[in-house]
Amino acid sequence: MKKVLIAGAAGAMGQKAVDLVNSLPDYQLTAVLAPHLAAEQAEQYHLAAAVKVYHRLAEIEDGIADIWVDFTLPDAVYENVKFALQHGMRPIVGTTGLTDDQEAELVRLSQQQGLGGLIAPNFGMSAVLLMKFAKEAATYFPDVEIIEMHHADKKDAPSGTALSTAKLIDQVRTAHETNPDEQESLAGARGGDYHGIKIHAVRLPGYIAHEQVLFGGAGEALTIRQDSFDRQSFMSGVKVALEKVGQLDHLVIGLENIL
Ligand SMILES: NC(=O)C1=CN([C@@H]2O[C@H](COP(=O)(O)OP(=O)(O)OC[C@H]3O[C@@H](n4cnc5c(N)ncnc54)[C@H](OP(=O)(O)O)[C@@H]3O)[C@@H](O)[C@H]2O)C=CC1
Ligand SMILES: O=C(O)C1=N[C@H](C(=O)O)C[C@H](O)C1
Repeated sequence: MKKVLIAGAAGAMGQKAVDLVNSLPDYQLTAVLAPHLAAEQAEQYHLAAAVKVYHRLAEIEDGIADIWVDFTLPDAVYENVKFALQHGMRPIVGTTGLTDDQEAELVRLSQQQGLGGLIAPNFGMSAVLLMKFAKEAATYFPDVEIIEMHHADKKDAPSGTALSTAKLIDQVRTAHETNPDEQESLAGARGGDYHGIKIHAVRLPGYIAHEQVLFGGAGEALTIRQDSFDRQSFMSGVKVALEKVGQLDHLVIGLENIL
């Protein structure tokens, strides 16, 4: 039986992860890290009486879990994952917002500790495939822009998935020309810029998580789109990660690399 701690257990994704772990016979939810979850709310958040509820990293006891699942916030995730690795837990990280330097540091630490884990900006199969297809298309269509659309509560922009898509495209696309006469009469109108790839972030109620990658060529265009209509769609990827982390000896980046 593998013991699991979920950080961010009271959040939208954390609750899905709690339900997933509760449904798996070979995994036991032993603890959660949830800063504002009161003991009397445990049942409401689907936590069995034996589940330890921690409010701060410093309270977490050694040996409480083998696996650390993280769906928290961009400003919490680095310290959380570092703590997990330093205390012998294998991290499965869905939280976005880690910088390249932080990611590299965590990979180094995981190698030192000999602990496997996964950082995945997106656990949904449609998004993993979108990124793969976008990278392939970018070798033929260097002119590309990304539009990501999310629920209004999303704290970070652009999304981790959009940034990962841009990084993958940037690895393969050839030099391309931008319009030197372009001007913005409204600041930000052309979106964020990752190495010349424009990223536009939409936040609206009713949306969950969606991305379009738009390629333009002479007299033609290609649009690749994925939609996550329900957060449950991310859980098949989390389940794969739970099953695979024990076989890894360092932190892997991207769900596609363990499928
Ligand atoms: N990789 C993937 O497939 C996906 C990734 N995500 C990412 O997951 C993250 C969470 O998303 P979502 O669930 O929608 O966000 P929510 O805001 O619903 O949940 C975040 C939770 O984290 C808790 N939290 C805040 N600080 C800490 C901390 N220091 N330690 C532990 N818990 C903390 C919050 O608790 P409180 O409110 O009490 O402060 C809250 O319950 C985001 O980064 C999002 O981008 C989302 C969907 C899919
Ligand atoms: O905050 C979200 O909801 C999501 N976050 C991840 C991201 O930033 O890419 C994954 C998915 O888009 C949902």
